[in-house]
Amino acid sequence: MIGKLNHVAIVVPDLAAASAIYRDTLGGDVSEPVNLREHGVTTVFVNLPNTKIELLHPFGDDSPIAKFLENNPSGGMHHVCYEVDDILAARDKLKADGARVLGDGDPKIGAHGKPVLFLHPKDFCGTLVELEQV
Ligand SMILES: CC[C@H](C(=O)O)C(=O)SCCNC(=O)CCNC(=O)[C@H](O)C(C)(C)COP(=O)(O)OP(=O)(O)OC[C@H]1O[C@@H](n2cnc3c(N)ncnc32)[C@H](O)[C@@H]1OP(=O)(O)O
Ligand SMILES: [Co+2]
Repeated sequence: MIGKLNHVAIVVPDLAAASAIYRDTLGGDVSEPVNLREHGVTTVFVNLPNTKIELLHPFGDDSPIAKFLENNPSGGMHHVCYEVDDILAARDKLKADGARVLGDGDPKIGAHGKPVLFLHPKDFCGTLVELEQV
């Protein structure tokens, strides 16, 4: 089911400062910030040869990552995103296996314009998992 690692997401308290670290200190290829209102986040992507780093900051009043940032004021690793060929088939299998699919269970369009779903961290070794259909 899961394929390539699409990205590793890090929640940061200051997106501009984190972008400068990845661009100037680490020499990374860093995108401009994009506000994703429907997801309650602002994203910056660091494009690596084999995957991406997604830098995240809360956007709007009801961000799903606000509590995470409160609990981790310096920031921290938030989720991993795996690629799947068929996100509905993946969802149905995971639900049949008893895994919790977050939200209403229907894929939403993510930062790359592709359908994504999130799986509860308590079902996946304490790690929030995102699936992206590519
Ligand atoms: C889609 C656009 C973009 C993209 O890549 O395309 C993105 O990735 S946007 C990313 C932001 N969106 C989401 O994260 C959506 C899914 N997330 C959620 O629904 C919530 O964040 C949730 C349910 C994972 C956590 O909710 P909340 O922060 O309110 O905390 P809870 O008290 O409900 O947490 C329950 C339990 O889980 C632990 N927890 C919370 N967040 C994480 C995490 N990132 N990794 C691991 N564990 C996490 C939390 O500590 C609680 O554990 P407990 O032992 O009960 O204290
Ligand atoms: Co993500």
